[in-house]
Amino acid sequence: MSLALSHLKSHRDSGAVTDMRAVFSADPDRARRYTVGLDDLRMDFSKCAVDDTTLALLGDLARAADVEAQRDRMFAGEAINLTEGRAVLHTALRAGADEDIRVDGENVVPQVHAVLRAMGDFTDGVRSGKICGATGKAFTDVVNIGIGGSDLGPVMATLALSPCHDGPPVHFVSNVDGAHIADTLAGLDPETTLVIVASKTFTTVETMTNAATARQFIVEKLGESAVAHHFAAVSTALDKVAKFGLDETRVFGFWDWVGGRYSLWSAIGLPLMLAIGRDDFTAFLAGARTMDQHFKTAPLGENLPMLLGVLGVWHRLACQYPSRAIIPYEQRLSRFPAYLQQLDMESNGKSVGIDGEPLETASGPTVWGEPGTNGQHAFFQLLHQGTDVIPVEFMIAANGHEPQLRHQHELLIANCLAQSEALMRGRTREEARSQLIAGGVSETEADRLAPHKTFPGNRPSITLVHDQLTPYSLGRLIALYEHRVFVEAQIFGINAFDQWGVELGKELATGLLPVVKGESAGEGHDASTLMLAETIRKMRE
Ligand SMILES: O=P(O)(O)OC[C@H]1O[C@](O)(CO)[C@@H](O)[C@@H]1O
Repeated sequence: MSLALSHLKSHRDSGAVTDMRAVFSADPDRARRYTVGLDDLRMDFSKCAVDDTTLALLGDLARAADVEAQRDRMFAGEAINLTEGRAVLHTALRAGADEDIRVDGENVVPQVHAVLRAMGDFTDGVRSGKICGATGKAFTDVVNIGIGGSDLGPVMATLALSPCHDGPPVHFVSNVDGAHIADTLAGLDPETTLVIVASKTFTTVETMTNAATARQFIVEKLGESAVAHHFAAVSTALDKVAKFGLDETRVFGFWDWVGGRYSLWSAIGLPLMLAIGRDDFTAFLAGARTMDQHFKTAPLGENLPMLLGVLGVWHRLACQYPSRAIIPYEQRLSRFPAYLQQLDMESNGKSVGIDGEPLETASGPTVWGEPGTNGQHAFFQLLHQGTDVIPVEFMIAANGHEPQLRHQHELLIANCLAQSEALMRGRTREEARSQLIAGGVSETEADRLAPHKTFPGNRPSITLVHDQLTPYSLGRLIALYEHRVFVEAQIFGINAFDQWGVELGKELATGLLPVVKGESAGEGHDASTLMLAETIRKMRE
C-alpha cells in the first residue's frame, strides 16, 4: 500500500468526519466550499464525510498515482492501454477540427471529422427521404443491432434526448435472446426499415446472429439485392464488414484507439444522430469537449472529474464501501445507470495491477441504480436503514422539458433534495420517540417503535445539478463520468481500457453450443454444467 493511501486510511480511522450534522452546524460555508462547477453544472459533495484534511490527502494520493501526467499521456495519444498496446483517444472523437492529435505520428482529427461528415450526410439523406429503401419508400424506422458499448451508449443517449427527436424512431436490439429481435421487428415493415449493424470487432456473436436474422427479415420480402439499401454498418473491422455486401457509403469506420464503452462519440453514435440530427449531435460532442478541456486544465481542487474520482476512491479504499448508487432524478436518464455499469465496471473491475501483480487493495465498486423517484419506492429503504453504507450520486436538472407540468418538476426536485438530506441527517432514536409521542402514541409504544423509525444518517451523497438535460449537457455529463473512471483507475493502479474478463465466458459458450444442441457429449466441462445442459435438452425434446 502506498504511503499516501496509508495516511488516508489512518485519517479515516482516527480523524475524519463522523457527524455530518455537526460539521454543517460548525461551518455555515461548507456547502459552498464543497461545491465545484463548470458552466451551469454544479457538483455538491458537502454531504460526503470529508474535511479539508481528507481533500488534501486525496490530492496527495492522486499526485502519488501520477494522475495528471497519465491524463496528459492519454490526451496526447500515447499507448497507455498497455495490455493491448493501444492509444486511448475517445477524446479525439470530440476534438475541434483544428486540433492536432497524433497516433503513430499521424493526426487523427481529420479522419474523425471525415467520418462525422459522412455520418451527417447519411443522416440528412435518411431524414429527408433522399436515401431510401429498395422500393423507393422513405425509412420510417431504424433498428440498431449491437451490444455492450455498441448499444448501451446509443440506447441511453437516444432515450435521454427524446425531446430533440425529429428523425425516424430508433429501435435497439442487443440480446441474443430471439425475443428481443422478434418483438422489435414484429411491428416493422421491411420496406421502410433501415438496419444498422454496430460492432467494433464485427465478430460479436450476439450482433452477428441478430444481423443475420434482420437480413432474413429484409431479404424474405425484398430479395437479396435489397440488403445494400436497407443496411448500414459501423465498425473498426472494415474487412469483415465488406463480406456483408454493403455499399461503402453505408459503412462508417472508427479506430482501435476507441474502446467499445467509450465509442458513443464515434460512428457508434449514428442511431443517435439519426434521431436528433447532426446539429444536436454536434452540440453533444461540444458538451464532452468542454469537460475534456476542464479535465485537462482545471486545478485538482476545482476539477470535477478529479474530485469525483478521488471521492470515489475515498469511499472505496478508505471507507471500504462495496458499491455506489447512481440515481438520476430524470426519467429520460433511466438507462444512464446501466450505461455507467459498463463504463465503470468493465473498466475498473480488475484484480490485477498494471504490473500484472495481484492488487493489494480493492478496485472499482459495484455500480447500480435507477431513476428517482421510482427507486425511492424500491431500494431506498436499504440505502437509509440497511447495514451497508452505499454512497449515492444524485442528478437533477433545474428545468424539465414540460413547462406545462411545472408542479411535477418541483415535486421531483423536492424529492431529490429530500433524499440526500435524509441520508445525511438521519433521525436519532430520541427524535423518533418524540415524534411518536407528539403523534399521540403512548410512551411504552414509542419506546418499542422508536428503534425501527431511527435513521443512522451520515450516509454520503454527491448531488449533480444542471440547468436542463440537453445534447450539450448530456455530453458533458458522460465525459465527466468517463474521466472519473480514468482517475479512479490510475489510483487503483489498473488498466481501465482492456476487458479480458469477458473472454472466458464467451469461449465456454462457444464450446457449450454443440452440447446444448445434443451434438457433443461436452468432454472437459464440469458435471453441474453438463447436467444442466442435459436437463434443458430433455425439456426441449
Ligand atoms: O462492438 P463489439 O465488438 O461487437 O463488442 C461489443 C462489446 O463486447 C465487449 O467486447 C465485451 O462484452 C465490450 O467491451 C464491447 O463493448
